[in-house]
Amino acid sequence: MTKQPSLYAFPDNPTLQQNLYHYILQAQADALTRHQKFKIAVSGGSLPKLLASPDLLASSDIHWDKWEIFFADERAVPLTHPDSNYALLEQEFLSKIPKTAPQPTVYPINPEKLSDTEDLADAYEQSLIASFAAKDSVKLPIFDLVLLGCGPDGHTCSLFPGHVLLREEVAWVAAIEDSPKPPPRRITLTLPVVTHALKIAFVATGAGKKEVLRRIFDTQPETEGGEVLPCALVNLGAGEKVSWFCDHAAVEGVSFSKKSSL
Ligand SMILES: O=C1O[C@H](COP(=O)(O)O)[C@@H](O)[C@H](O)[C@H]1O
Repeated sequence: MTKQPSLYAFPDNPTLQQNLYHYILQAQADALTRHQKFKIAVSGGSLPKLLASPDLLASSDIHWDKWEIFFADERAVPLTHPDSNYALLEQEFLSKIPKTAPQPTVYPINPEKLSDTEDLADAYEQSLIASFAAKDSVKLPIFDLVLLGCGPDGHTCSLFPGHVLLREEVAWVAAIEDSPKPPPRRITLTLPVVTHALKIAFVATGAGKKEVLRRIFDTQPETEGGEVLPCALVNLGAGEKVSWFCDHAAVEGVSFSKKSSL
C-alpha cells in the first residue's frame, strides 16, 4: 500500500520557508546525482512569494544554471498580463535571483498560441517532450520536483473539483476553457504527470485553507460518497512522495498526524 504523505506544520512563514529551502536543497542534490539537471514545475498563486526566501535566494548551494523551470499551470494571457503565472514568478522570484549567479532556464508558454488553448497546451507539451525525451519513448515525464498550491476549493494546478480533466490519462498538458476561478482559459499539467514526479510539495498557509485541509486529510470521501478533491487525488496517487508545507493557521482542526520539522 502507498504510504501516507507528510504534513508539516510550522509556526510562521519564515520557519516554513527555511524548511522548504532544505527540502528543495535535498531534491536538487538527488536530481543532480540522477541527471545533472534539476527539472521542476512551479505553480502560481501564493507559492512564488513563499518560495523566494532569503535562505534560498542567497544560498551558494543552489546551482541555478542546472534548474529547468516549467509551469504546473498557466493562464492563457500574455506573459506581461497581471493574471500570468509567468509574470508572477518573474516578479516574486526570478527577478530576485542574484544577477551575478548563472540564471535558470525557464519555460514559459508560447504567447503566439493564446487564441486557441488546445494549441497552447500542445505547444507546451512539445516543450516538455523536447526536454524530457520523445513522448513515444517515455510514457510520462519525470519531474524532480513539483511545487503546488492548494486553492480553498481543493484545486491544484488548474485541476478543479469534479472537472472532467481529472480523468485525463494520455495528455501531459491539457487545456481548460471553463476554470471556475478566473481567468477561465488556462493550461495545466495533468494528474498523471503530477503524481509521476519524484517529489511533490504543496505549500498552503493561512486560516483560509483550514476547511479544505480538513476535507483533504480527515475525510474519506470514497466511503462517504463524496467527491475526491484534486489535492486529495495527488495524495492518493503519490502517497509518501508528497510533502505539505503549512502554517499552524492552515492546519487548525486537522486531525491527521503532523510533523514539526523535516
Ligand atoms: O489559480 C491558481 O490557484 C492555485 C492556488 O493558489 P493559492 O493562491 O491558493 O496558493 C495555484 O496553485 C495555481 O497555480 C493558480 O493558477
